[in-house]
Amino acid sequence: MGQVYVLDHPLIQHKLTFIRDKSTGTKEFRNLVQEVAMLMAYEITRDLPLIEVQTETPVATATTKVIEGKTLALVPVLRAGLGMVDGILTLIPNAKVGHVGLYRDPETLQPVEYYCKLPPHVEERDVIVVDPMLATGGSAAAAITAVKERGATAVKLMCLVAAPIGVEKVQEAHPDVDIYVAAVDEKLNDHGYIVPGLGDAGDRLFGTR
Ligand SMILES: O=P(O)(O)OC[C@H]1O[C@H](OP(=O)(O)OP(=O)(O)O)[C@H](O)[C@@H]1O
Ligand SMILES: O=c1cc[nH]c(=O)[nH]1
Ligand SMILES: [Mg+2]
Repeated sequence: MGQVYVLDHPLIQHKLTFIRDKSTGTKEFRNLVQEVAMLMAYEITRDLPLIEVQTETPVATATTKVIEGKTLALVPVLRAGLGMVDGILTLIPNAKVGHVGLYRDPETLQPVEYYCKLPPHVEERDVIVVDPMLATGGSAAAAITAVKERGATAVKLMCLVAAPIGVEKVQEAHPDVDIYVAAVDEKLNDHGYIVPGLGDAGDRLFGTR
């Protein structure tokens, strides 16, 4: 069973408060989502394997460490996942970026896939699927299925806010995938929105409705 990690660093929790606040406007919302994504990426990449290399400093030869070979692939779920990409790339500028396009049908709440483009050799990469919201879990589960169908074997899921039912859905569908979130909220409402949540992440990021 995949683990669920709630990233409770004070900076993440502090910024999440202002992301949730309905009076936060588009520009500030965008900035905060990118900042939290960067902080979450810092936590998530804690276990990246290191190898030793020899480095010539101005003074001597030092045995130092660099991240081992494999590069990361970030896979934002369109649209809202795009709001987290630049923040993560601030820390990991060499990561490749794939895209999975999904929207949740407002009536059935079922995910509808409309796009998928991944970097080459996805089977050799650590893949991080990113989406601010894990509500019913249908979109995240479908996005993970999409990357696995194209060869990915090492997948993590990173979301800002999750509902318990969404966490369960992903754990059932993809028991090999660890889930990283800033908060697990109480429940979903009748329209499938996370309560208390932060509203519609895509609409708040892009100023649509
Ligand atoms: O867990 P689920 O119940 O599937 O819901 C979560 C999905 O809903 C939102 O996307 P949305 O469908 O609003 O598309 P958008 O990003 O284009 O706004 C969100 O960004 C997730 O992808
Ligand atoms: O609360 C929710 C649920 C799904 N999608 C969102 O953007 N917000
Ligand atoms: Mg949306």
